[in-house]
Amino acid sequence: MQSIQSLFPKIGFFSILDVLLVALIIYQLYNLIRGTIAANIFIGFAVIFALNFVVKALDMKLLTIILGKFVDVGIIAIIVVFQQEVRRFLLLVGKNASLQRNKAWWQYFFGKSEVEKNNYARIKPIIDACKSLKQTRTGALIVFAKYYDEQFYQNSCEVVEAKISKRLLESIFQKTSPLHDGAVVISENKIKSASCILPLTEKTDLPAQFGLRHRAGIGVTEANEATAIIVSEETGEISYAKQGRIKMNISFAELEKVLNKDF
Ligand SMILES: Nc1ncnc2c1ncn2[C@@H]1O[C@H](COP(=O)(O)OP(=O)(O)OP(=O)(O)O)[C@@H](O)[C@H]1O
Repeated sequence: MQSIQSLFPKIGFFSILDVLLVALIIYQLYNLIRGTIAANIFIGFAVIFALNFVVKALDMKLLTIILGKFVDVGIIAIIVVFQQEVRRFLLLVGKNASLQRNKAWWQYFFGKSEVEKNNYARIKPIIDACKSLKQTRTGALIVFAKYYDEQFYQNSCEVVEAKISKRLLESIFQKTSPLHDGAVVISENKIKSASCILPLTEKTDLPAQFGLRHRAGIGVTEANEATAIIVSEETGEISYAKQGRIKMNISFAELEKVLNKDF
C-alpha cells in the first residue's frame, strides 16, 4: 500500500512560490481582459482546450484530430488574437521591473516634499486648464504617456513639442482651433502632440453616455503605459482613465492627487 506521503508531492518553498506566481499571472491576465471582448475569446479557447482533453480521454479519434489541430496552433493563435493584451502585459512587467522609473525610490533618496513641490508646479497648468475647460464645457482629451512611442503617436498626430501651459491647452481645445479634434499627448514634461486619433476601447460594459472621446481615453490606457483626462463637452464632468479603467466625475483635489502619483 502506498504511504500517504508518497501520494502528495513534497511541498517546498519554491512550490509555494510557483503556485503564487502562477496565481498572480492569471490574476493580472484576468484584470487585463475583464469586461472586454477578449474575455469571451479567452473562454472560447478554454472550452476548446477542455473539449480536446475530454475527447482524448474518451478516445474519440475524429474529434481528437480536429480539436488537436486547434490546440497545436493554440499559442500562436493566442498571441495573434490577444496582441493588445500581450503588449499591455509585457508593459506591466517592464514597468514593475524598472527601478529607475519608480518614484518611490526617487522619494526615498531625494525626499518626498521636494518631489511633490516640483510635481505641483508641473501639474498646476494642467489642473488650471481643466478648470477652465470644465467651466466653458469644452470637450478635451489629455493623455499622459510614460514613454512616448513615436510610432504609435506620431502617425496620427500633429507634432507640437511645446512647454505645458494653461493657455496653450485651452487654445488647442477651443472649438474653432484646427487641432481641437482628438487628443493632446503630454510626455517628457512637454506637450508632444495634438489632434491625435487614438484606439478606441472594445469594452462592452461602459455607461451609455460614453461616446468616442471617453472610449479613446480608455483605449489609449489599455494599449500603452499612459493615463488620460477626459473633459466631457456635454456635462463638463472630468474623468480619469488608467489601465483601461475609468473614474468618472472626479474632483480637482482628486485630479491633483492622481496626477501627482502618475505624472
Ligand atoms: N479615436 C479618437 N481619438 C481621439 N479623439 C477622438 C477619437 N474619436 C473621437 N474623438 C474626439 O471625440 C469627439 C467626439 O466626442 P463624443 O461626443 O463622441 O464623445 P463623448 O465620449 O460622448 O464625450 P462628450 O461627453 O464630450 O460628448 C470628437 O470631436 C473628437 O475630438
